[in-house]
Amino acid sequence: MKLKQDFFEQLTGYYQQVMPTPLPSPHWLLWSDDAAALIGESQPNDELLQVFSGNQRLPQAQYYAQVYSGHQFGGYSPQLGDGRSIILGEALGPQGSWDVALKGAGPTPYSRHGDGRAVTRSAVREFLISEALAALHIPTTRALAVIGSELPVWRETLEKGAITVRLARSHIRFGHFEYFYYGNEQREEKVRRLADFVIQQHFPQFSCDSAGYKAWFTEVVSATARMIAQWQAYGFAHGVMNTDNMSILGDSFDFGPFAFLDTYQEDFICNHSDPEGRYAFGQQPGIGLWNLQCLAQALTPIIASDDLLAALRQYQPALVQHYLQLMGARLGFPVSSNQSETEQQQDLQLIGEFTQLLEQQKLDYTNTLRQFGAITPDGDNARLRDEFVDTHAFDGWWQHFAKRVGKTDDVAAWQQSRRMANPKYILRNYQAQQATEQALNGDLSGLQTLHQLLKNPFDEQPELAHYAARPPQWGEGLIMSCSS
Ligand SMILES: Nc1ncnc2c1ncn2[C@@H]1O[C@H](COP(=O)(O)OP(=O)(O)OP(=O)(O)O)[C@@H](O)[C@H]1O
Ligand SMILES: [Mg+2]
Repeated sequence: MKLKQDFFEQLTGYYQQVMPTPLPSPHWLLWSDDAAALIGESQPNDELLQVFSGNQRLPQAQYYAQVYSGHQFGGYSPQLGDGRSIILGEALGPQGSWDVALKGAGPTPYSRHGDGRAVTRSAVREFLISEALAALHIPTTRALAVIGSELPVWRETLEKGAITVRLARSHIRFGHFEYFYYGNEQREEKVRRLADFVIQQHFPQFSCDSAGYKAWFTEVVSATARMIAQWQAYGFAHGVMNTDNMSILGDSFDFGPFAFLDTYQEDFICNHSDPEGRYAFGQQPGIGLWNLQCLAQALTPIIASDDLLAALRQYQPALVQHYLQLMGARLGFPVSSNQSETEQQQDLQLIGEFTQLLEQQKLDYTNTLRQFGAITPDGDNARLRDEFVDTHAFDGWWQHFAKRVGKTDDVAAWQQSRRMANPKYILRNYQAQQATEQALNGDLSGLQTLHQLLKNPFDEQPELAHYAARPPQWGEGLIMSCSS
């Protein structure tokens, strides 16, 4: 693994050096060939196991934990930082570099009262969802591997410690900017240095001056809008959209109590610690904007307020346009990028009526949409219609839908496009839970199958079809606590 250390070398004062606390008796639980290829690695080997479990130091690498703060559940937390994630540097891959971080590698100067560890259950979930989102083409950090151990870690019960090896194009969060903005000391210079670093590393098309800063922030707004449009289109609830979990590049980041919707439900809450539903599924678009407003505030030392506001105003149109394109692809009608506002409203209504039907009739979001690959838009719709209990309501919607799609000349191609846009498989919480329990009892086959399944979510994989079934009652809408 070839590393560079740009963050470490250029941003002294934005991190503290720290070494991992070795994980005893480490072993591989999961490994991603696809993620490995991103940094020019191929196979897991013993040397990497020793390095990633903190038992051996990577020569010439300076290890560090970054400092940041953030708004958590609406309130400002002035001092956060990597409390359980240690970064080794930026690994050079064939198409760019990736931060390599060990999540769960022991205490750091930012651990506060935490133990710096992650439990197997949560490390595995982070791995699987990273692979699943990537396969759905949703921008995300990646997971290279999960390393298991016998280390006892106390949460609500006694669990076993593990490390997720995370690859991120950047670990810089909205909260990094907030930390230096609210920190008062040399506020402008500190925020500017960080912005310059982000621009030079990730947005080389922009200059480090006021025009460049404005263009850069506008791009952060649209990248965030696009990411959230993807979450909404695929039914992904993140669960902890604090500003310290928002990546400056618009990659999905920090996977705790997340869940994909089983039954379609706007007010679905996946986080046990969020009884009021601040981060409920249907709130995500609004929270994305709220978080960008926090970031904008932190950028006031270097970007004029009018420019920040102008960029923020692009959030909603960008999100709506991207959402419509994704949903158009899922349902089967083309959405051009220069639709009039009326056309957009009509499409939003058509989609909204459909999701409302799903919600009223308690239908599985993923499975119902998958049926679009088996119907004829101007003919036989039985496979889809049969999912609905109130077929009368469905028939009313279908008329509008069929009109919107119009005549389809090549039905087979239309169906194939639907199957490429509507996954058969998503990560269902109860399946991750079952496979993890099995792995903790020494049998990794369940995890490996789930991994295989999620890497190819659009393929039929008939031998694994039972994974696409609606969850059993105990597993429906299973929600997680924050203790990870
Ligand atoms: N077990 C722990 N020990 C020490 N610090 C922790 C622990 N769990 C969470 N934290 C810290 O609490 C804050 C909020 O945690 P959060 O769950 O958002 O992040 P995380 O999952 O630990 O990490 P990341 O955001 O890097 O994916 C962060 O500063 C995080 O480092
Ligand atoms: Mg976090």
